[in-house]
Amino acid sequence: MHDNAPMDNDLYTVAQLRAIEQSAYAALPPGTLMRRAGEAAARFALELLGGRRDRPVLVLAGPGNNGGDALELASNLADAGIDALVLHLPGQREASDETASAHERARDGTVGFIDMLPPGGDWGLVVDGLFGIGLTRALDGQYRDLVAALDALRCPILALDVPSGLDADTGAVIGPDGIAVRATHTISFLGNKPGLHTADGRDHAGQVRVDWLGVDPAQLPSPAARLGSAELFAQRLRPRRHNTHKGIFGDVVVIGGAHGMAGAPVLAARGAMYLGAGRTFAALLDPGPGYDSVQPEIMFRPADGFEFGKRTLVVGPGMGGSAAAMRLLATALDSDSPLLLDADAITLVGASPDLLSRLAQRSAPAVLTPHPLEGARLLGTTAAAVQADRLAAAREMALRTRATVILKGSGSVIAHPDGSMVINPTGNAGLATAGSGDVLAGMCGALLAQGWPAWEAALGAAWIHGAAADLLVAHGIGPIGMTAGELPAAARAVLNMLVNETGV
Ligand SMILES: NC(=O)C1=CN([C@@H]2O[C@H](COP(=O)(O)OP(=O)(O)OC[C@H]3O[C@@H](n4cnc5c(N)ncnc54)[C@H](OP(=O)(O)O)[C@@H]3O)[C@@H](O)[C@H]2O)[C@@H](O)CC1
Ligand SMILES: Nc1ncnc2c1ncn2[C@@H]1O[C@H](COP(=O)(O)OP(=O)(O)O)[C@@H](O)[C@H]1O
Ligand SMILES: [K+]
Repeated sequence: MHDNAPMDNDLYTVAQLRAIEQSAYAALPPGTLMRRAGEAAARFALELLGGRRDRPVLVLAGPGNNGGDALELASNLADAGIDALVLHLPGQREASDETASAHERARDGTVGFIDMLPPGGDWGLVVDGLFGIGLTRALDGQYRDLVAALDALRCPILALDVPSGLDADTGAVIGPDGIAVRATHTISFLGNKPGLHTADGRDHAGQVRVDWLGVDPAQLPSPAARLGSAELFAQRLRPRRHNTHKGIFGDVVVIGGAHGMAGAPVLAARGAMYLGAGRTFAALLDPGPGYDSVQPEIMFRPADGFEFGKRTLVVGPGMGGSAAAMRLLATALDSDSPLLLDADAITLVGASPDLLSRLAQRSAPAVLTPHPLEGARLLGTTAAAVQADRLAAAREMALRTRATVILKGSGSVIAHPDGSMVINPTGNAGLATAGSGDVLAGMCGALLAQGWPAWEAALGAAWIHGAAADLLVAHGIGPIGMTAGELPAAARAVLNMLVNETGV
């Protein structure tokens, strides 16, 4: 059993990792780091092999030091009695001294070398040591063919440091039409990396383990981002006292529901109720349902003329872009209420410098929950550009709006206007269904209404929303066919579990 150390949640950019590597390298005898990488990776490989040690292990070794790690691992596996077969693809450049020594060690030992991927190989494990953080361009030629061939295999694939072809900073597959290894497991050296946890990262990295190769934690820089965890908002998880009443837990008003879109505010309102808001209103722009027969506790009102007071406002679900929507949004922005902007409200802010400056000048808490296209509208760019570097995009949105931003999608990025960033690790593709974002907006609204600061409300809502989806999957409800309406009750279960386990 491998326990995650807290510092495993710290995420470093490639530039930072290079600096960590250099100072560790200078302080140690030559080859030490690569040897340690090869040992740690071999230990992990043996764990993954479990009882299948009689099957051969295929080790792919590339031209750089990532290939050196792979060669070290192969020697270690061979020493442990495993049939380790290396497919080595050296480049034009001369290998580093460490990689050359690793090659020599493998050649001198009982490691087998092969020239091509044998068809129909029955591997116990495949190890990807083609490229690590030194990859600078899209995989092509023999590398691309090899990575494409791996997709047909049905055995575990262990990536060394980073799945080859994946950008360790952004989680994007490198190159237009690029290709990257789809590993089941990744062992990340000298620290964890943002790209393993967002965009394409989760699909390509699989389960991530961090090995620090014995570096001194005191020498580490402050991380560029962190991986989310319940500890980051544990302080707000308070058991409820007996002597309370609904007025203490805040009111949430969901403002949205243009003609034909009443479902979105209803889902948001349910999300708010199930995360503990004292009272929940759906303030609809156009005439809609008088009540929700599933959740009759939600109070429906016409948005026009509704007194928002200091209630927490969740603006945007199904709101449309009408003049009335803009008016309501402007009123909400100018209020002292805690505010969550979602969907059409974000699009409207993106289209209006006036609304953007009203948002940036607020002093009450504000959270934005854009999906990549809404985020692109806010930044005046394309969804593809946002997805190409989700951390940079989220940081820029938070800077421009002076609000906390949750850039949604696989590995949601939560950005604070002060530059802090967290990647949310929970959730699954079951959430890729209409309305799940509305539920998230309502959930975050409920936490704001209960007095959580914007940053913790965003961290908590994203984490609980994803954990709710994970809980549903654990019970066979999805990922295929999961519906947004199933999330609120699961989120409630997660929140109560957290309060019981970690609440102070
Ligand atoms: N140094 C240390 O102490 C430690 C390092 N460690 C390990 O080293 C890894 C980083 O090693 P690295 O810097 O050698 O880079 P790596 O990822 O192996 O690839 C670079 C090579 O690929 C080539 N190349 C690039 N793109 C290409 C493409 N598309 N198609 C083809 N070729 C391409 C590029 O050559 P180029 O053609 O660009 O001149 C170069 O030859 C790191 O991830 C970790 O695993 C650990 O052992 C800890 C200690
Ligand atoms: N593949 C995925 N993995 C994890 N979370 C996802 C995935 N796809 C979507 N989500 C989450 O589901 C929600 C979808 O929100 P959004 O795109 O606004 O949908 P909608 O507008 O239909 O409600 C977000 O919280 C997002 O982070
Ligand atoms: K690799």
